[in-house]
Amino acid sequence: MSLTYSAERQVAIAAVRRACVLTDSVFNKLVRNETLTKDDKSPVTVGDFSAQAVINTILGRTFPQDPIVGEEDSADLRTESGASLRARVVELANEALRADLRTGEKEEWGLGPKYTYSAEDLMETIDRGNYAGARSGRMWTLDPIDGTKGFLRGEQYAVCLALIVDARVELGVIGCPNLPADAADPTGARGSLFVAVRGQGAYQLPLADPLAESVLQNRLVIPAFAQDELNLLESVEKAHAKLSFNERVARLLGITRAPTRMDSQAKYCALARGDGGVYLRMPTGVGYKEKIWDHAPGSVLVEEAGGIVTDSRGEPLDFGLGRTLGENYGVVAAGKAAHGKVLEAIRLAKQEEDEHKL
Ligand SMILES: Nc1ncnc2c1ncn2[C@@H]1O[C@H](COP(=O)(O)O)[C@@H](O)[C@H]1OP(=O)(O)O
Ligand SMILES: [Mg+2]
Ligand SMILES: [Mg+2]
Ligand SMILES: [Mg+2]
Repeated sequence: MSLTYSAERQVAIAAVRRACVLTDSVFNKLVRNETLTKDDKSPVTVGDFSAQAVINTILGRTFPQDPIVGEEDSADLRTESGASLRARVVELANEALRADLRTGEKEEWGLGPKYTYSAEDLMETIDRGNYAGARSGRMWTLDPIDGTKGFLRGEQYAVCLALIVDARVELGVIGCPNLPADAADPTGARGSLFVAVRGQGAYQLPLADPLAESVLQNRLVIPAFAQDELNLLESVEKAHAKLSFNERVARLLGITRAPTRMDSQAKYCALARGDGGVYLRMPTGVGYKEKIWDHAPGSVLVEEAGGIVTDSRGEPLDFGLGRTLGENYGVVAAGKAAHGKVLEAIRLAKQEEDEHKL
């Protein structure tokens, strides 16, 4: 029997859409209209917890046996000083879960005005995300807000959910509230949702009503770029990736176009729809281990769009080692034609770097 994961797909799309409505409203209510000090991370914290509560509630109702590897846990909400944060999370999560049903959603998923969730319900639900990960069995992995820095700047961020079965990513859904629907029209309508099921292709859907169409359109295929059309997709934040190394790799590849800097897994989405040719993420050397929720949805999306995703040495990403990617070193995602060339350029760039150090 081949598994189509159609129920999982539908639930994951609905859950990510609801979480995106929530994060978008958190941004509008708390970031845009309030005067925040530069380092105030409270809106993103509220958004992280509430979005994880919403998605985990829906997964808990629909797939109660499945463990979840989620980025957040409720510890900060349970402290005395977390009381006002907790109250905000309860309010926002209820608002998102109680909103009227949309096409393709079902009341038994815990959705609609019939339900009310208490603080205790929601904190327990957030903690369904405490699973440690495993090599075998089914599990979901969730990043309720990926690209928190981008979120606070009003730039790119993503709500990211994936289903992993026996360490292989089978389904990925990424909601990008701020990503222009059409890459060729950067000032046009924003809000895109990306979905891929292993063996069934990668698709872009409108975030506003992603389950409205019964037949999937807009299949994504990474084009075979000519050398002079390639450019790198990389982090905005210098602390997240070694951008000086990217520059070296770009030069060795003969890339002349400037890199596209974008926060979050929106980079994988851009790559999948042919907007930029190479996702390159090299470790900064401080021993940070990449998390599975930061790459699982993006990797299946790119693979289903015809691309290849490995670490910087060409090894497959290992989603079976727990909450992190363990020994994987960096991430390279690109179309089939470009991927091998990028690995070779990385090898040469490392050599160059080592020679400079001698
Ligand atoms: N020191 C770090 N090195 C690499 N990635 C990091 C580091 N600190 C946080 N991240 C995570 O990197 C991802 C964003 O990277 P990018 O630069 O590609 O947008 C996020 O998942 C972010 O977490 P978070 O989900 O909390 O924002
Ligand atoms: Mg993240
Ligand atoms: Mg996050
Ligand atoms: Mg975080």
